[in-house]
Amino acid sequence: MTMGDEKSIEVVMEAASGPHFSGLHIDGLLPSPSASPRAATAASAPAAFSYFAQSDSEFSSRQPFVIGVSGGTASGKTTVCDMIIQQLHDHRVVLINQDSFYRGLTREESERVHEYNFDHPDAFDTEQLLDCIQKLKAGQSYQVPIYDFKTHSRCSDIFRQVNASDVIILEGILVFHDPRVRSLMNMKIFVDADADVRLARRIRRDTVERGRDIDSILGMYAKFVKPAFDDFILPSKKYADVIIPRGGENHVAIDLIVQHIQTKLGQHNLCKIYSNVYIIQSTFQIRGMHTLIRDKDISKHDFVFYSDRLIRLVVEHGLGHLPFTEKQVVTPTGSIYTGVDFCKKLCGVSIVRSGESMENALRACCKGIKIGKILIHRDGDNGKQLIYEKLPKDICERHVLLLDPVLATGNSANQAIELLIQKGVPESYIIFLNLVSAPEGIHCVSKRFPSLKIVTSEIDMALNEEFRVIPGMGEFGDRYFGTDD
Ligand SMILES: Nc1ncnc2c1ncn2[C@@H]1O[C@H](COP(=O)(O)OP(=O)(O)O)[C@@H](O)[C@H]1O
Ligand SMILES: Nc1ccn([C@@H]2O[C@H](COP(=O)(O)O)[C@@H](O)[C@H]2O)c(=O)n1
Ligand SMILES: [Mg+2]
Repeated sequence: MTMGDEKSIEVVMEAASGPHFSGLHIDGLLPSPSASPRAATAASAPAAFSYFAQSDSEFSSRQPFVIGVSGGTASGKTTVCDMIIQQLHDHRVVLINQDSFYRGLTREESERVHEYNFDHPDAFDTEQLLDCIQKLKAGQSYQVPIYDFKTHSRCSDIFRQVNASDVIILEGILVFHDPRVRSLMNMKIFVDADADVRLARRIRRDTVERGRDIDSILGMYAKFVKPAFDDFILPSKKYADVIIPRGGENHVAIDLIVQHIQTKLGQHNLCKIYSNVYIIQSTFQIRGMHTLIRDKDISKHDFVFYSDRLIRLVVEHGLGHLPFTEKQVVTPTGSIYTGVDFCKKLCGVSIVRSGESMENALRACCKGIKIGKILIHRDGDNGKQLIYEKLPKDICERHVLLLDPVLATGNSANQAIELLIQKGVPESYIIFLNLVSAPEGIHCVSKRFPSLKIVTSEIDMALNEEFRVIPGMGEFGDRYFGTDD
């Protein structure tokens, strides 16, 4: 078979696989038969925008973000990883290939290499792979072995020095097989391609890059590669959070993944600097709602609807930072359930006017909560500010949820916080809730009030020369209350 023939076969196969898949698996309209419910499907109707289940609920913003990329041989794992890394060009990202951890062969194994199963989990030194990822996660560098597919051996004296990074991508056919390796991952991606497409690609790649002939490739494929795919790789697909059909061709999926990682990285640095800044866990669901409310052409009704949904999430997250006491109750089965009791001494304070958009969500979560108001008004051009306030008399005894959907420069937030502290509220009793925060605002508030907590749903890029948040979402209060016409 000539290269030209292979290409035409491959093109036909790729084309044939097209209609069966329609992009990143997201919304369950086209469920993948072999995927678990966790790995949902992004079909062509983005209006039904539900999201893939996250595996990074345990993700701490202070640790590297670890992404596992698995899939059958020649599915496009390496290609997808290269594209992700290219698009993340200004971030610290490292790629670790499971291939680097292939065990070296003994003399006997080398002599009978055609009988050796490179697709079985035992072919890898998984202990060493674990050690590598654990060290990188702990911020240490690692000497990764270099594997030569032509000689089936590790280079004995050369290593690849990999330094600690913000994102670690671990790629390989069996990276989802061992639960210990899986547990180190914050996100798992499965690259999907039809078996015949993969075989065609493998023939081409292994003849060109790995020094093989077609007979040996086909023999190895039938004896080891295909059975191992069925026994080990396909069953591990259920652990994936995201399934990418068509691999590197699937630009939509790769863009979404890159955006997701960028969000994580943005959060990462500020959370490293200020331990009291909390960003609610980013999911494609949350990004989808942000995409809607940031769109200048969204209808007012939709803007309010999706803002309310996001606000509710921020409020719930903020409430999770309140102190609690242990409480036991008797259940209808007569058993004791040991739980917690909510903090009762609470108060909401909205920074007028846009903060008032967050009051309903707070009332919905905390029955009968008192809500005070602070208005900060610029008095002419001389930099003076007038502050009006209406706060409960006993505010000094309450934990305060300070409400403002957008944190820009942090100047008015600081004035409001200063006022609360003057009224006797301890700084550590204040939780400041935002939908969108600018890094400048976070620096300004967190530096001055290090014990106060900030809970936000996204941190944006920066402020522009007019001190507006970029990309931002415009005048939130005007858009929410319909006074932007
Ligand atoms: N979407 C694609 N279309 C055509 N060829 C591809 C595509 N993705 C990958 N390839 C080629 O197929 C071969 C296998 O891809 P690779 O990314 O190395 O797969 P894996 O790492 O999963 O084994 C490579 O030669 C690559 O250039
Ligand atoms: N000496 C070796 C070691 C492994 N293989 C094959 O590589 C495949 C995994 O790499 P991918 O990039 O294709 O994921 C695996 O299927 C092994 O059969 C090899 O050919 N020689
Ligand atoms: Mg590869």
